[in-house]
Amino acid sequence: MASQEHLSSIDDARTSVKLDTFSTDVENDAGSDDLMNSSVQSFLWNRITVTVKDRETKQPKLLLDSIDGVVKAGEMVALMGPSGCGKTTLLNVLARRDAAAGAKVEGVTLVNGDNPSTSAFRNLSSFVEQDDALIGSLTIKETMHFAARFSHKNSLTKTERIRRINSLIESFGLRKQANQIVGTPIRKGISGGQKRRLSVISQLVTVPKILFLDEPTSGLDSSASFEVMSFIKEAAKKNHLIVIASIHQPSTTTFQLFDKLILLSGGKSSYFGPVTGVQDYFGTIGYNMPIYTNPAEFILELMNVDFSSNREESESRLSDIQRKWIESPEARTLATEIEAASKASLPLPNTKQSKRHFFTDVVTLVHRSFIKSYRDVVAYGIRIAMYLGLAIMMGTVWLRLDYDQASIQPVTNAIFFGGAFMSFMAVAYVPSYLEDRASFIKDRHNGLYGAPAFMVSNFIIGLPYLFFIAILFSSVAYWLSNFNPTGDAFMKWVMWLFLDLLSAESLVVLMSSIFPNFVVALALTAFANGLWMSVNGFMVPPTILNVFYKYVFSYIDYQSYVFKGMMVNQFAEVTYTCGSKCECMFRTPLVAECKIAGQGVLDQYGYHTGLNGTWVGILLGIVLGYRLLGLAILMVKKN
Ligand SMILES: Nc1ncnc2c1ncn2[C@@H]1O[C@H](COP(=O)(O)OP(=O)(O)OP(=O)(O)O)[C@@H](O)[C@H]1O
Repeated sequence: MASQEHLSSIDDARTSVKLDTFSTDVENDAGSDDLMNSSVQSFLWNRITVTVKDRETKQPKLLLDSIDGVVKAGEMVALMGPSGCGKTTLLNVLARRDAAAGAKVEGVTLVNGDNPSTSAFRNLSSFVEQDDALIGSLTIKETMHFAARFSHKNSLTKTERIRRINSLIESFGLRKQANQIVGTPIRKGISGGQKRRLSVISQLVTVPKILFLDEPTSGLDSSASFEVMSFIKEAAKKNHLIVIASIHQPSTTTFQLFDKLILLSGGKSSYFGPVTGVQDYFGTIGYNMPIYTNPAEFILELMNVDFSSNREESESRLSDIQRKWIESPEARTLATEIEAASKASLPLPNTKQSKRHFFTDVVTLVHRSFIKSYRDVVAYGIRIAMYLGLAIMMGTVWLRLDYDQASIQPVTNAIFFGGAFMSFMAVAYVPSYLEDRASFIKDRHNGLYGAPAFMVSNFIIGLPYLFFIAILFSSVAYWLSNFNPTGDAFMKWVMWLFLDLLSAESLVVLMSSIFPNFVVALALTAFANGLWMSVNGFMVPPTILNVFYKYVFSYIDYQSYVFKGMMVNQFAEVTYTCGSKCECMFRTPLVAECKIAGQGVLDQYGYHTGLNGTWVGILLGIVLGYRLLGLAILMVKKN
C-alpha cells in the first residue's frame, strides 16, 4: 500500500512536469530546433579496459574490463551499478576525460563509426558535473547568458542568443524563476532540482550532440529526480540527442524514463540493453523480480557485495551474473549492433576547434565577476565592512598622535599593524575565489575558455575594489591617527596600502589554486602571511634578522616593502620633539635643537630614502610572480 501511494505521488509529479513542459508558448517554441542533432547518428564504445596501479599493493588493478555499448541518436542511457563498480571511470572514458589518476585506457569510442580527435569530440559533447558549480549570485537568465556568450563567442546575434536562452529556460520549466538568483550561503535562491536543471541547460546552450551527466539526481528527492530526468528525456527525444547519465538507485518511474541501461559490477558488464528488457533478462538467467519491486533497487540488491550479510554467496552470485551476461544472446546482439554501428557512414559533423577569443572571454568574465562582486557580499562587501571597522578601530586607538618622541614607537606599531592586518584579512576572499575557480574548472572542461582569460579577468576585477578599500581605510585611519599630514604623503600611503592588498589577494589566489579546499587554503594563506609578518622588518629589524630568514624570505616578502615604504613616507621628512627634558631617543643632527630628524628612526631599521620606485617595482614583480605561478598551477591541475 505504502509503495502504491509512493507510485501515485510520483505519477502526480510526472503529470505536473508534463503540464509544465507543454505550457511552453508557441513563439518561444519556435526556437526548439536550435538543439536538433542531425549529424550524430550513433556513439559506441568497444572493449573499454582501464588499468591503474593499485594504491596499496602497487600491482596493476583492473577498474574496467572490456566494456561495450552502443547508443543511437535520441536515446537516454542509465549507467548503473553498486558503489565503486566503475561508473565514474567509464563516464570519464566515454567523455574523453581523464579516467582516473595514472590510468591506462584501452579500447575505442566511435561517433558515426569514426574516431574523432579529443578536441573534436569535446566540441560535439558536453559534460554536466555532479557538483553544480554555478555562480550563486547570478540569476538563471544571467547564468545562461554568460554560458551562451562563452560558447558562441560572437557567432550569434544578441537577439538570437536571447531567443535561444528563453526557449531553453521555458522548455525546462524555469520561466517563473528566470530572474531569481541561484543562491549564496547568505541569500537563498532556487531549489536543488532547479539548480540541476540550470546546470543542464547551461550546457545545452552550447548545443552538444552527446550529453554526459554525472549523477544528475544525487541529493534530490525522488520527485525532484523524476522532474529533472523528465525534462532531460524530453529534450533528448525532441532533439535526437544522446544522453548518458550515471545514476544511483532511481525510483521506478525515473528508471522507466531511460531507454537503455548499462549495468556494471566490479568493473565488468552485467547487462547492456533496453530498460524494458531488464526484468525479463534477469528472469531468464534465474533471478526473477518479485512484483511491486523497484527494478533498479532489485538489480542493485542482487549485485551488492559490500553490504551483504553473506559475502561468499553474494560474490558467487555476482560471478554468475557476469558470466551469464558474456554467454547471453543479448551480449551477442550487442556485438552485432556494435559491428553495424562501427560501419555507419554518416560523416562526422564539422567539429572545427572553435578559436579561442581571449579578449572576448576576458570581457565576458569581467562582466560576470562584476555582477557577482556587487551582488555577493562574500566577494567584497564583507571585506569592505571589515576594513572600515578596522580603520575606525585603528584611528581611535592611535588617536591624534602628536609629533613628540613618545609617539615614535606607537606610530611604527600602527604602520606595522595596519599593513600586516590588512593583508591577513585577505583570507576572507578565499570562499569567493574557490567558487569562481570551481566554475572555471567546469567551463574549461567543456572548452569554454582557458586559464589565462580566467586569471587576467580575476586580476582586473579586483583592482577597483582594492583601490576603493585602500582609499576608504586611509581616509578614516590616516587622518584620525595624524600620520604625516600632507596630501602627497597621504596619496603615497594609499598607494602602499593598495599594493599591499593587491599582493595579499594574489597570494590568496595562488594558495587557493594550489589547494582548492577552503580550510587548507585558509590555513596556508594565514601561515604565509604570518611568516611575511614576522620577517617584514618590524618584529626583528633587518639589520639583526638572522641570515636564513633574511636571504630566503625577507627579500620576497611583499609586506616588508610595504612596511619600508610606509615608514619612509612617515619619517623621512618629519621631525619629532624630544620632550621637556630634552633627552632625545635618537641622536640626529637636530639634537642641538632638542629634536629628532625622522631619518634617525629609519637609520635604526637600515632604511634609505629615494628607493620608492624600486620597491614599487619589486612589489609589482611579486604580484606578477604570484599570478603567473597561480596561472601555471591552473594550467597544470585539471581538477
Ligand atoms: N589507484 C587505485 N587503486 C585502487 N583502487 C582504485 C584506484 N583508482 C580507483 N580505484 C577504485 O576503482 C573503483 C571505481 O571507481 P569509480 O569512482 O569509477 O566508481 P563508481 O562506481 O563511480 O563509485 P561511486 O558510485 O561510489 O561514485 C573504486 O572502487 C575505486 O576505489
